[in-house]
Amino acid sequence: MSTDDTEMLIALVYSLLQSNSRQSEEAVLDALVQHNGNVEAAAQYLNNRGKKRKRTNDLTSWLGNKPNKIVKRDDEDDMTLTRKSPSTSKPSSSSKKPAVNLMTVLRQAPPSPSKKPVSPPPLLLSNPAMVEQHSPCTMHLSVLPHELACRLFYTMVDASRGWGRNKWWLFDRLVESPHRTSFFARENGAEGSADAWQEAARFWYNGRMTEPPLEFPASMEEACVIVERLVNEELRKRQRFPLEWAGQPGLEYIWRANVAASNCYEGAKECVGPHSDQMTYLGPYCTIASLSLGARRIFSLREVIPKQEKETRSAQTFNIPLPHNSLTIMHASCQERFKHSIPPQSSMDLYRPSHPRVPNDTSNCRINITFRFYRPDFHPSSIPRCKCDVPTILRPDMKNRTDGKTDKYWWTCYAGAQNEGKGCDFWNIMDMEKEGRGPVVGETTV
Ligand SMILES: O=C(O)CCC(=O)C(=O)O
Ligand SMILES: [Fe+2]
Repeated sequence: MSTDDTEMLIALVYSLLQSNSRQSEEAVLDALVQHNGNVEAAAQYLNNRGKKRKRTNDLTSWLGNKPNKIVKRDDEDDMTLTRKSPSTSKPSSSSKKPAVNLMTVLRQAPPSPSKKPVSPPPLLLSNPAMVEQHSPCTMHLSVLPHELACRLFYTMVDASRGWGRNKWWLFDRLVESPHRTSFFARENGAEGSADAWQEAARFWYNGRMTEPPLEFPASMEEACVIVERLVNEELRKRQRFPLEWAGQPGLEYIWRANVAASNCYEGAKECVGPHSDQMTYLGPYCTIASLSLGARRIFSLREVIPKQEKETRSAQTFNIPLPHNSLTIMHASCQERFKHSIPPQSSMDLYRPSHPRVPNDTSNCRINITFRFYRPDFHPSSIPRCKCDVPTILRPDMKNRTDGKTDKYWWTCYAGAQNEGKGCDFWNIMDMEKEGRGPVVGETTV
């Protein structure tokens, strides 16, 4: 999740902006979209915009002076940055710097007054019908019995006191996610060994060494049974994509929530930046069921416009308020087409549980639990390793997608997230047939 293209690209653009160039995150995002995710071009565009300021730094020389050179191969997507082979040099002095909150990297300047809108204004999707109409998500209100929803909320709020903030390297900077997170594996939910789950959990924490994943608490298991039923009902109604998991003969359910990740956002400022979830164990066209408990926050969705369509349409942001005890299902194609985020807010309403632990209890916490189906054919043992001998991650080629049938996915190096930003240039296309994956819904043509 967190070490994603968008956050990384935005932070890189900021790092290339001249000190007197004041740009909002939205302006940086727009510049990236306009320049096909090309960091240098976006930064150059923003630096030159208005032409009022004199350039003091040459971008190429800036890049040339960095310890980790960013190189772009001719055959790769513009969104993609790779780094030179792993360096054998000693850790840089930057490794001694404390981790920086990611949002302080992203929010370095107030909005630019001269910014011209390039996208339609955000649209509020205020009810399930609108969510279904405008996005690849469905929204389900009051999904759990009220008592269970409150019990699970309290269980997770208490547990979250012990959770950490993900930390990872953005090139030469150690950044920290502005919310706390934890990863759970369902008892008997997994085909495979404890080692496999350990590796899957490690991936959730951006490649950091970790304890074995936690088991589902009893209230999470109760909720999971309800969520699983609802997701499978929805799946049966929907048109499916060729690379989706076809299910196994004799099994009632296609989609099984065998893992879950939980996030706690305490207060209005805690957030998660725009990203699409990595598909390493989920496979293409995955379905993710996201339960919201406690304080209401906005869930933001923004489409990534494919290159061939960017002349004819621009992306719109959709904002979905997520009330307590609601389930948002990110259906197949959501991770391929959209980035999602929980943006920071200037203020928020407190949540008052219907079954309070103490009278008149209130909370400023939002708990999110994403129930996920780690596919048997994307088992940790089947994940290719890069030249650094670290399991790769699977990313969709969002900007070159076309029809949902022949779209490409790439296995890419992930070592840099924990190795002071140093990774390798491993960049392999995923081939379902050659890699022996499936069964899938339709023909696998890559
Ligand atoms: O909190 C949410 O609703 C979103 C969380 C999320 O995007 C993630 O964990 O990948
Ligand atoms: Fe996510």
